[in-house]
Amino acid sequence: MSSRGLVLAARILKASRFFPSSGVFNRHFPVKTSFSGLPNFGFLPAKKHNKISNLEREVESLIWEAVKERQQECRETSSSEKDLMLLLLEGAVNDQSLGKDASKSFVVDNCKTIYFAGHESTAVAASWCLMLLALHPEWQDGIRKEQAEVFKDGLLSVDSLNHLKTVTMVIQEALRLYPPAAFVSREALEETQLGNIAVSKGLCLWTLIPTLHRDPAVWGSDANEFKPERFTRGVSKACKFPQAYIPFGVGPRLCLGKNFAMVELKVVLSLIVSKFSFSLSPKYHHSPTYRMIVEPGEGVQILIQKI
Ligand code: HEM
Repeated sequence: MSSRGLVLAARILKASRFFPSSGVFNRHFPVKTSFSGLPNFGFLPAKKHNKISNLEREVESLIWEAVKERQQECRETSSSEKDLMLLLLEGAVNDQSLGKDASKSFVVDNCKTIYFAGHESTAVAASWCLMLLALHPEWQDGIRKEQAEVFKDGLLSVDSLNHLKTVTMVIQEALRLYPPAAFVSREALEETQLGNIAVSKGLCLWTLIPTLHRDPAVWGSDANEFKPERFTRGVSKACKFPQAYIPFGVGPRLCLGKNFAMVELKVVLSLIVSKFSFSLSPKYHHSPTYRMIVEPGEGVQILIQKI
């Protein structure tokens, strides 16, 4: 990531602690909800409100600068390859219904969404995977054994990614036990009957992912144990109802970055495990904490040794 990218990520994360206003959050909490308390956070003292507005403006102008820079780069290199940002820009320009200001906010808001949704979720998932692997060295060995069979010349390649079953099972199990996203929410657009529950129009329903992922009725009596082997024959055979496994959500609003995040996690973990063995430090204090996502409250301390 460029230094501008890092500054941007840091500012966005800082702003998000105050004011979750990206596209993702607006979609889930478009009006007053029990999450936000009051619309537009109007209850905050003026000083805090100003700080939030300043951070928002700063984040927006940083994103806009990055967009312009990327546009310029593309003009100079006349590359025909389009990245996500260029597709967004094209979408904004081609959408006649958007005015000039609206198309700028369309691009900026979508960039914010991708940063918010994609950065910390994947980083936290990697931390949980490392914590669990540190506790279970036999799974580190399993990953290395598979790498010895799959890697050509001892190197990770795009082709080998699809054959890394063991690391995939470890990630799936870590995302089951510690799903970074704590819930998915849906608003009932009309009166709906769910089993014996009547849901009135406009009601916001939250499905708690960790609860679903640890239900013994769905996963069996070992639901709380780390057992990646339950995914040997895929998600559908790992539990009673595959719909009960939703670390990336479900349905038409399924996580946009699901495949990307899985590839990122596979690459990072494969590289670490291939070069280091590690165990959990006695300093580690297990404290899953909800801060928009469920993260290790006091970090993950591990002792590493070069192989
Ligand atoms: C391990 C990492 C990740 C986890 C656990 C995760 C989880 C989720 C969940 C639970 C949702 C809500 C889905 C629903 O309501 O059904 C979601 C939505 C979303 N995620 Fe992710 N995500 C991850 C990584 C990423 C990455 C890397 C990106 C982008 C590069 C991304 C972009 C998005 C976007 C844009 C949405 C909103 C989709 C929509 O509303 O249509 N996520 N994610």
